Amino acid sequence: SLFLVFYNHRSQNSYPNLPPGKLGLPYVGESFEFFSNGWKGHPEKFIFDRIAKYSSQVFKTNLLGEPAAVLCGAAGNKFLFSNENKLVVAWWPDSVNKIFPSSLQTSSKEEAKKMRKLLPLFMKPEALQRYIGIMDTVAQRHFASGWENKEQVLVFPLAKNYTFSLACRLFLSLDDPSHVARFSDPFQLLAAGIISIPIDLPGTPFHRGIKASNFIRTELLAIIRQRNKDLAEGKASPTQDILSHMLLTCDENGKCMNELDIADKILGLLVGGHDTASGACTFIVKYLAELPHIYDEVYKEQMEIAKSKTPGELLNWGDIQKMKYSWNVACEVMRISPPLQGGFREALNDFIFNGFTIPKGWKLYWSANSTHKNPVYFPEPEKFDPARFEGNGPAPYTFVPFGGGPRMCPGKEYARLEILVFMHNLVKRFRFDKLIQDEKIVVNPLPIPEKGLPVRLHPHKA
Ligand code: HEM
Repeated sequence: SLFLVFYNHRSQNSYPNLPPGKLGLPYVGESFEFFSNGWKGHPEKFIFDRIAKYSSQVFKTNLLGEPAAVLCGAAGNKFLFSNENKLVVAWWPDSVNKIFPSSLQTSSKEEAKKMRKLLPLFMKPEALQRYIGIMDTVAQRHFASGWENKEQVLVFPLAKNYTFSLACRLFLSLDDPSHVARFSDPFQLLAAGIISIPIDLPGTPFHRGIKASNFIRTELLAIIRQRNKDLAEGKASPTQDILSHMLLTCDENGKCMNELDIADKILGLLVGGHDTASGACTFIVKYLAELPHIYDEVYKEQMEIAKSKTPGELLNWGDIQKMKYSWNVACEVMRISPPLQGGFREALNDFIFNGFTIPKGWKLYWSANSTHKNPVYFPEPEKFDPARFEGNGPAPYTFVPFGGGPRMCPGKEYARLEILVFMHNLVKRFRFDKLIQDEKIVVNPLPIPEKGLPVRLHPHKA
């Protein structure tokens, strides 16, 4: 592969009009600068340094062994999101493909595309509304066992436990904490493997990730086969969770997903929702602890909802719709600390962007920070101001924590619901303050407070 990299370097000379920038060393390229800015807590620096240096909204670099162009600004986002499957196609680093066996191994590329189109069916608002009460039940149980009667807690591991328990319940009807725990350990290994250096030798995180992924897929398949039987025999309900829904939904030609496809999709949802939504919940706690006037407004909104309920009544769709201010706060948290920094695409053909040639096969990168932290779109970008999301909200293609276009995060609405249910249950119970005032944020590659955000809890007086 070293040969190929050198070959790539040379062949690019035949393109006279590449974007400005440098490709760096063979193989490593600028990967180190790219990641180390994140480790230091300011991932946007890599991008803003280069926009300034080259006076260009597009620059070339080399990431993960691949020549790449980074497209910035609303125009860059719009271009990548609206040209999916036309000029560009989603691309994942090799490490992801190896750990996360995609449907490409169980079905053709075309098949996989068709199945990707089915996914939104299970994750759209109408399909998720009926699960809000279950989310509230899981959240109440989570706060009772993990937070209540404790003086101090570590937020990030708890948030992960919340989102993972919820996913196990809503996707698979796994409710028994010991069964969930059996899944959760290999899951941590899988998630760590995806972001590790892809060296497959015994003992490496990558190797452990692959093993964990195989274990989880085998377990998933067993659950799916059992469910198929139970549904046929009337022992399971068609609406009890997303798995039942998937098994019983077919496309317009009557073609249904096979068991392997479903295992892939569920694994994809578990991975996609694992560190992202829990990271968002963690940062919400952080900002609410730091900004008492924001906390007060969220508290007011949530208590109005809480007071309107009869004792024991669970949250429902109507309640969620009243959580407007809380969602603006969550959006502002994701603007300042986007859980995913961006995403890769691959050029399907040579094309021109902003007057520069992008060769076929080059990787492209969009980055949430290139707009989220840009004062042109968000004046005083470091200021926390949920009012940015009132009225029409941010201009198109500037607020992109979930990406956009056909590859936009299919878990967006699910994430919104689980985050709001979390906020409701959190502020209803406690105020809290940070135990480490200047706790560092590391981005590796998702942002997290370095020590997991320890906070002191102050339960509201009854
Ligand atoms: C706050 C939480 C979340 C954020 C910020 C987020 C963000 C994103 C982003 C930026 C992408 C990539 C889009 C691109 O490459 O252009 C993505 C993809 C994806 N997300 Fe999320 N996500 C979140 C939660 C979730 C949840 C809860 C689930 C599952 C229930 C999920 C499932 C997925 C999947 C399966 C993909 C891959 C889609 C594909 O390959 O087409 N995400 N997400």
